[in-house]
Amino acid sequence: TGNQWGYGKDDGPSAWNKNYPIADGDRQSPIDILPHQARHDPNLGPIVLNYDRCTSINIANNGHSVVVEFEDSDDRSVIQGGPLDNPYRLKQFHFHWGGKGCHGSEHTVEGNSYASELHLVHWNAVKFKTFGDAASTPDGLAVLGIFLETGDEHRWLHMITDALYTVKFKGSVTDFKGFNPKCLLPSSLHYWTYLGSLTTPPLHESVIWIVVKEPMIVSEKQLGKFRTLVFTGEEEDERTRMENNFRPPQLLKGRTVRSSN
Ligand SMILES: NS(=O)(=O)c1c(F)c(F)c(S(=O)(=O)CCO)c(N[C@H](c2ccccc2)[C@@H](O)c2ccccc2)c1F
Ligand SMILES: [Zn+2]
Repeated sequence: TGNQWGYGKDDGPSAWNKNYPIADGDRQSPIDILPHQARHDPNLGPIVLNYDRCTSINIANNGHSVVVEFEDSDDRSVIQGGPLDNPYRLKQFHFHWGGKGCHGSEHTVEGNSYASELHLVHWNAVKFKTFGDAASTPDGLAVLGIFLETGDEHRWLHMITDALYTVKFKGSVTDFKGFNPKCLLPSSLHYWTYLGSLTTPPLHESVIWIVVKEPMIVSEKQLGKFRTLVFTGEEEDERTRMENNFRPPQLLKGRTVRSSN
């Protein structure tokens, strides 16, 4: 169908503007972050994550990434503070990663990309009745981006990587209860923030991006487990390894990136 998109040669990021002309818009994501050109803003307070009563529901392979969905019928897991005027509800998180030995983050820092990037997607349930409304309206979404760098094993990431074999194929979903993503975050939540978009179709320009400066450290072995997933469904005959599911940096077009201290 017309809205099929992916990360391959013919359906990848350079072809998305055919079905989603906003791909060439003025506030697209990701971007290359230049720390020395970011404006330090002393009014930018700390990011506050209240995930303690969060309710993860399932883990799924949706043919683009591995996604953990959360119960978002009330304010039990929210992000607030920093550049946000309201609390935003956690809806899902997912990852972007590269091929073996290649990097796969979406945001880059002075042209350098990280091995992978974790996105925690939140929506403004104060201003919007449904997540769909929030996702298609400026500043309806807040996405917290965390870089992954290879090094020592991450002591909690195994809770995700141990479940990946159950969602190898596109369309697979398994129960994934009681996971609190706070255990994945680095110690410091100093961040850059700017106004941008979803990095996958429909590419809505509805995202307040909050990119944490300190990466989380994961082992090459843990990262390799993400590459055991495939983009294709179990019934399809070809098995296309899920990797390099990242959009390259987009033009800043005059936007300002602010930095917390
Ligand atoms: N990098 S990113 O954060 O921009 C991003 C992704 F990279 C990404 F892969 C996804 S996805 O859900 O895995 C597949 C694309 O829909 C979403 N999912 C979207 C979404 C899910 C939950 C809450 C908000 C947005 C996407 O599913 C979506 C967008 C707009 C309207 C409905 C759904 C997403 F937001
Ligand atoms: Zn993402």
